[in-house]
Amino acid sequence: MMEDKQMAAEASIQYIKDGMTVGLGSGSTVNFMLEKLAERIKEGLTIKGIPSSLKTERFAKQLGIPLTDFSNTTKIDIAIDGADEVDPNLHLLKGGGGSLVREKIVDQAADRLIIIVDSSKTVSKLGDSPLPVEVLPFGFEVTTEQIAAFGCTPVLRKRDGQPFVSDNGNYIVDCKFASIEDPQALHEKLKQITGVVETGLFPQMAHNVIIAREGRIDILER
Ligand SMILES: O=C[C@H](O)[C@H](O)[C@H](O)COP(=O)(O)O
Repeated sequence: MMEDKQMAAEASIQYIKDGMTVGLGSGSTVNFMLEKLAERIKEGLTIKGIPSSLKTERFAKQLGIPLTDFSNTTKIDIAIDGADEVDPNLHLLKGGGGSLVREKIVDQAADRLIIIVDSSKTVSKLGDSPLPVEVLPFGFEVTTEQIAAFGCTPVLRKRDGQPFVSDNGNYIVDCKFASIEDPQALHEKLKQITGVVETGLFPQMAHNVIIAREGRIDILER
């Protein structure tokens, strides 16, 4: 629900303080956060953002949000990002927009990760949606077979009939598992495949999840 996404996004702004380096996630919920952040910056808030995708970088620049990158600092005070699924343990499934690798680098570099979602993203167990896995284009056919051997149906993501290419020049394979019992264990298994760059499983990373449900905010804490 669009209003709920916006509400969760705006509730995250209170965590951003003067002088912070802020990891900027990706997706439609994060875009609402960027719009609010730009307003605060016009009112005098001083921050620098590190974007987690080319799309976010473009939108942040358009909004006049000052940006920096890892060549200037490797310390991020807070990252604010969206998610496709959140379970009760605050494990996340991400990558619906194909930005999972850069998101994970930015989110892991942050002292605190805040996730913003509407209630449609909450699940009792991850895996309702296919798990996005970024793979090297070279030998993706082999990599996909190796992923399938872990018990899923992998589908190469396409756009306009061609393989979808991530910001890093890689492909995304969307992997439907019957259910994901142990996100950390599955992530570790998939990472052992040479052609796998990264998975969309973000276990034990979020410090807070802000959930908006029909105009009400819940904040989960790890
Ligand atoms: O790759 C995309 C990201 O993981 C997004 O954060 C996720 O897909 C959520 O996007 P949205 O806020 O548009 O639902």
